[in-house]
Amino acid sequence: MAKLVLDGIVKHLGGKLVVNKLNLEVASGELVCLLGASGCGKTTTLRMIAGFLTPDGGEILLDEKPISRIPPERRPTAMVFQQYALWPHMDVFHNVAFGLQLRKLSKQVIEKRVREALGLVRLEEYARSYPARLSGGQQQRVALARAIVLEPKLLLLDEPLSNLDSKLRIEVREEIREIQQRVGITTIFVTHDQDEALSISDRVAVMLDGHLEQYEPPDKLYRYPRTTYVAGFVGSMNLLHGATRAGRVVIGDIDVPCTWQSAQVEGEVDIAVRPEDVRLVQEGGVEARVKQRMQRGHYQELILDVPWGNLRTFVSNDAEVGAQVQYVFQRALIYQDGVLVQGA
Ligand SMILES: Nc1ncnc2c1ncn2[C@@H]1O[C@H](COP(=O)(O)OP(=O)(O)OP(=O)(O)O)[C@@H](O)[C@H]1O
Repeated sequence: MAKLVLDGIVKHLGGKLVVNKLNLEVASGELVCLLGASGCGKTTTLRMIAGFLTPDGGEILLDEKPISRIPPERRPTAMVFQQYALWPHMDVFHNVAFGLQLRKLSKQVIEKRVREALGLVRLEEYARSYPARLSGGQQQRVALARAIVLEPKLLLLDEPLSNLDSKLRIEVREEIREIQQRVGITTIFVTHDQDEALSISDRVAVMLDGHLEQYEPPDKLYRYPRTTYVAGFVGSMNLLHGATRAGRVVIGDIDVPCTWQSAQVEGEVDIAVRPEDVRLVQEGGVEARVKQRMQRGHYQELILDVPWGNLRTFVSNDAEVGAQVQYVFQRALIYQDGVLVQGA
């Protein structure tokens, strides 16, 4: 168990500022996802934690000790990559044992630890199989066992699921989370997939242009995105531009009834409404036509035709394309200058 602190990390690559005074604290045993769009600096940050890159400024502390100048092989970290990078000529057992053999541990100790690690990822019976015979999900579990067997203080995962198809991605991410919680290892997980981040993290670090835009547990991040950037990036969201007047939301010339507390700010604002908070009502709402309907399992996603474009809503009852409906906002987030000023 180890606590990680990034204290004002700065990194330039190719003359460009890639990580910009990044501060992040990860508690012992936590799983934190670094989430952000391509190019925001997630991988660069992870590589600095692993020691493959050195920060230009700031410090990385593990259990209060600075580690920025320690070479990667001497850091108590283990990394799992997007490409599993297993040795094709070694069976699963020897792939997992490799790092322990380098440490010159006894045969018995290696045997015991490899068996335990394979047990953890449920691959005991594949010990003698070669990587080429395994599925992508199994290969990634071998890569995970190979990292965990070293008993690192910090587990670093760089988009470990991006080579898997969507169903397998979900299965393996749940497995990673379960193993991580069982072992209690502090883990940093890089992803650009917000669904993945929300599903498995204790806290999500949303990065934008090399800095931390928001750092919260998934439920808080989803409920109170601090900026319009996060509102648009995390989860499905209707992002609208309008105004609040006398406690009401006005978009264009439409006055939308809101069933939440009245708006406390006045003037031009950005408004973010989750599709599940756009409620269809029998009367007293704003009229709109159903433009599109998508079946999403146990609920339906509707796109309503509104004067400013589209309004997305999730409903559980049937609504036909072309039907006239009425909607209200049940809950809305209000932003001024890109920052949340009111969230019901
Ligand atoms: N070796 C390099 N030389 C110059 N620029 C680099 C180098 N490596 C990365 N960059 C740039 O740094 C920025 C951040 O890259 P990084 O790989 O950390 O982003 P990322 O958030 O992990 O994105 P992705 O999800 O695409 O991997 C990008 O603009 C990238 O082009």
